[in-house]
Amino acid sequence: MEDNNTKTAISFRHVTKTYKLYKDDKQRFRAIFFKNVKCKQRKAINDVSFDVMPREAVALFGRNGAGKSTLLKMITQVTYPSSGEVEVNGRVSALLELTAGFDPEFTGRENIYFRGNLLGLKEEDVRELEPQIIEFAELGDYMDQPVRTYSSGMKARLGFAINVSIHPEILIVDEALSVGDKSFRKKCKEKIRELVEDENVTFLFVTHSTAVAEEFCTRGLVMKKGKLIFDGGISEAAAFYDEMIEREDAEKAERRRKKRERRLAEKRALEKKETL
Ligand SMILES: Nc1ncnc2c1ncn2[C@@H]1O[C@H](COP(=O)(O)OP(=O)(O)OP(=O)(O)O)[C@@H](O)[C@H]1O
Repeated sequence: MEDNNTKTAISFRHVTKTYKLYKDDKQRFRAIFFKNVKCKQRKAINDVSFDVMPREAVALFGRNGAGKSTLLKMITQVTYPSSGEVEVNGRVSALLELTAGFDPEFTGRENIYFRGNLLGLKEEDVRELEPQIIEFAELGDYMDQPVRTYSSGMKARLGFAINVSIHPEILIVDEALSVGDKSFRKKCKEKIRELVEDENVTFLFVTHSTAVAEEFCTRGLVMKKGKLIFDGGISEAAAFYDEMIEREDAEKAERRRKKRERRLAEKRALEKKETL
């Protein structure tokens, strides 16, 4: 039998995820019935392997489109690899799409039970957690109103309160997510810190801010165009990512400058030709 101390929380083995890009909806529809419909392929994740051990706090860096969300979606089993293996051991709580998965006709309180059930908790466990979820969400009388009457910020608060209160074993947070107003965001940050520091939580944090990642994490992964290009200590990963962004931005600015110069030279040449 496998020793629990050496069992990984998350393990990716040569994982590739390929998306098919069809020319239009017609082609996409045809592909349901016919195998040989032509399409382009995009590797959102390209042969990625890594292990995260229980209680590790890992930051995931990468520019837009690098493959971070696709990687997280495979951990939460929203999507599956085209090849390779993903193994996840433990109850996952993902602070990603907080407003999804509520029944709009149920009240906030009823939705606590609804989501608790979806997350595999027993009714008595949810009953025990209910007061702290209600206290955290700060929804007042709205807790007994149907969720369809909530603003999106209120739904996100309820989602956050439920997901951090269920004693997750693997906590996944996308920093891009901003919940509620400034003071509520501060409270969320403190709650995440409390979970990461005091409980037996494995933490995976997606962020563009290396400074925030260094506050919470001990290890960093850097993704680029679907590939894992760096895996190491958080300070090294943060420095690697910041340098990469700086270099790429400088290269982009240089390309833009050259293009502008070329256009200007062409314009001048044309003007000169016209005056001759
Ligand atoms: N359902 C899909 N169909 C086709 N292509 C997709 C799909 N989902 C993602 N992609 C493509 O896969 C690549 C990786 O996308 P992904 O959303 O994982 O990136 P990301 O790192 O999370 O970006 P961001 O920081 O912008 O959220 C992108 O090129 C994206 O266009």
